[in-house]
Amino acid sequence: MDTREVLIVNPTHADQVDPDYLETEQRLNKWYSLNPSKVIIATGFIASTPQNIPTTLKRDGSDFSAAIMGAIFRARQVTIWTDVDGVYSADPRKVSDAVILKTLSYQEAWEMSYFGANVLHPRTISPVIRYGIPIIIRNIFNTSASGTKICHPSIIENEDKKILKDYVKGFTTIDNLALVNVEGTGMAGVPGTASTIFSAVKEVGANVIMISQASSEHSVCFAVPEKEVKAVAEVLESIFDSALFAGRISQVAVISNCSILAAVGQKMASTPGVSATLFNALAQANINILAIAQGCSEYNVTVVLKREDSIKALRAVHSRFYNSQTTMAMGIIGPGLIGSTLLDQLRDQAATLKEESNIDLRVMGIMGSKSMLLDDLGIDLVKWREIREEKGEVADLEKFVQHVHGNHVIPNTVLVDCTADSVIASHYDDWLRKGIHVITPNKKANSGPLSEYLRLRALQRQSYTHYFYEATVGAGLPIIGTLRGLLETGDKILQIEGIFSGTLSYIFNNFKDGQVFSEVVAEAKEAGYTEPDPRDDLSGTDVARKVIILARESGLKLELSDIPVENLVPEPLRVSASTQEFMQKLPKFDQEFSKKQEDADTAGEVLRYVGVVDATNQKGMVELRRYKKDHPFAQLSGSDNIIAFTTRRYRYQPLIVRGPGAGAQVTAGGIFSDILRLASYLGAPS
Ligand SMILES: NC(=O)C1=CN([C@@H]2O[C@H](COP(=O)(O)OP(=O)(O)OC[C@H]3O[C@@H](n4cnc5c(N)ncnc54)[C@H](OP(=O)(O)O)[C@@H]3O)[C@@H](O)[C@H]2O)C=CC1
Ligand SMILES: N[C@@H](CC=O)C(=O)O
Ligand code: NA
Repeated sequence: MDTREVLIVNPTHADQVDPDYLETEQRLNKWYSLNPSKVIIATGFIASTPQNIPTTLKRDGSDFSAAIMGAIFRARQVTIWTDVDGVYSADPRKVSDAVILKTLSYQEAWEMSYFGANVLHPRTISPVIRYGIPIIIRNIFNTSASGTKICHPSIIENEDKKILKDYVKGFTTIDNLALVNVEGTGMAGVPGTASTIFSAVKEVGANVIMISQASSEHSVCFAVPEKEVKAVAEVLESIFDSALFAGRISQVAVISNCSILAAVGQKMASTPGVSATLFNALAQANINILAIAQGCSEYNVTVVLKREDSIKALRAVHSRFYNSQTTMAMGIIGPGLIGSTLLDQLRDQAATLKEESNIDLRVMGIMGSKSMLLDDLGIDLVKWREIREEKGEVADLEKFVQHVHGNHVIPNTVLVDCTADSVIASHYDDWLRKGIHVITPNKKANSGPLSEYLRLRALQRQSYTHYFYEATVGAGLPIIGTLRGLLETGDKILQIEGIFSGTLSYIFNNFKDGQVFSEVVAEAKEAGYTEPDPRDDLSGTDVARKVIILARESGLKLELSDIPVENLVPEPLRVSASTQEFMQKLPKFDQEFSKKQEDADTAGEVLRYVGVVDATNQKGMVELRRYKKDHPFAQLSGSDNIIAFTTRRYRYQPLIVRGPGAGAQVTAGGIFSDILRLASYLGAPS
């Protein structure tokens, strides 16, 4: 069939024509009576005007021809053979796990194509809609792919009830836009302001992509292509010249470098919770929304964001709706005793977490003080030690953070600081600002200068970025969590008293019956209870840091220097000597320690190194005390910590948490459980 003989169209616009269905159907009947046949091959793209002048169907005209033919023949189905497997849930070049959509309603297809998805032009769909004819998009190069069926929602419902429950079908973005905001008190209740604005925009030939006006009527904002914004701003400034001068309009502001993200789905806007999930996914990826539009059509929710957030936002929302998996890009800093134990625990638990909890943890980088290992997909945790030996590069914190966070495929990043380094801790602020979650057993940040601690906590409270540090006190024991629970439910802390050092607990639990002090210290170090430098434990500094952390958590404004500390490190060994030298020289002081221990024993007492937060008097202290042998603090063994919370509710019998408070496995376990808490905040099932 030469469609010029049959298909009649009226030009309506420079690049648009309208089919004249009545005339076309009459001509088709005539053509068919002359050419009865079972298979008709018709020319695409071309048609005639009512005056029989050959013309084209303009852009996407071949698809349009097919749809018109389908409509006039009342076809059972129209198939468009193209070079893609179908319509994707998001641009597969930007979202690697985008899926082919089995079905789309006509309206969903419209919305997707408007917002830049490679779907049919909306015009193509209109001829088949009136007869409810489905259009299928298939790949001529891959006939095994079943393609995407675009049809009436009732067909989708009949074929697959579940699909209709997929409230959000796809996500698309349009880049290179600018937002224009016209704002002023003189706009409210003045009819015609919006009309003036958009008439002016039309005058300069700009295309308005979305509009949003709050019901207070004090501002109207809209998005236009970046290349058109200069003209738009100029015309608005000129039209509102006197209103601007009089102050009725306060500004015509332009926000450049924006993108639009649209979520499309037949029922999304009318289904409770769908928009909330969308906004939540954006918030958790630390993406700021500049403007929102949701039509009453219920098919689409549109948000305007900064251009640089566009891909990250697309991936964040897509993974929330499609993967239902919480994926986190992780960077582990400090693969020492605790860090490497954590990596082993992650390795052993990864499959179970994926299968049972839909949590996918990917370690994208491991960094020590000298070398680091980076990987784009996730480091093999079975062989990371060997790979680091082989492929490790020189440690560079900036590059490390950029690698782990810059990996845009995964919307959530967490850095786990397993060092004891205050320089690393000084970066938390910057990381949290960038939207990177921070988890650490390192006490340096929270026990450093008060102002910095307060800034970190404030930063965390204002954002959706999380900072967890349960392992800084009592290792894996739930100390911070217990304290938070008491405070948040309105209890009042009176005192927190306890044995906070696994090392000192171990030492004084075992320093008896003729044991030698320096040997017990060496055992504690060997068991992995001590700080990298055991003098941090023996000096009481480690305990003082924990006291400060709990004091600040309870609202006390104390500095580390406010805590009087009884230092157990012999005076001559306090400065300069290396850890090794310290351990070698410690035996010289064994006698001194034995004397203290024997004196206590003779009095029926034991030595215990305790820390106290005295909330009533707003102070803290750390000292070596003697307790009767029947006191609960005398009953400990191994590296046990015991922490007693005396509060308004627990005034007569304190709430007590007790158990091993140091060691690689329990500490790494505490960090791991913070990681899983983060995953659950980010949407993993709890
Ligand atoms: N041991 C325990 O029971 C508990 C420990 N903690 C805390 O856990 C943390 C780790 O302790 P632990 O594993 O015993 O210490 P380790 O000394 O075994 O490990 C420290 C790690 O940090 C790395 N490191 C140091 N400085 C830097 C830096 N600037 N950049 C990158 N990496 C660095 C070291 O790298 P390299 O190997 O290259 O030198 C090493 O891998 C400490 O903050 C400690 O207070 C908390 C609760 C309990
Ligand atoms: N060195 C610390 C480890 C835990 O914070 C201790 O001994 O308690
Ligand atoms: Na803890």
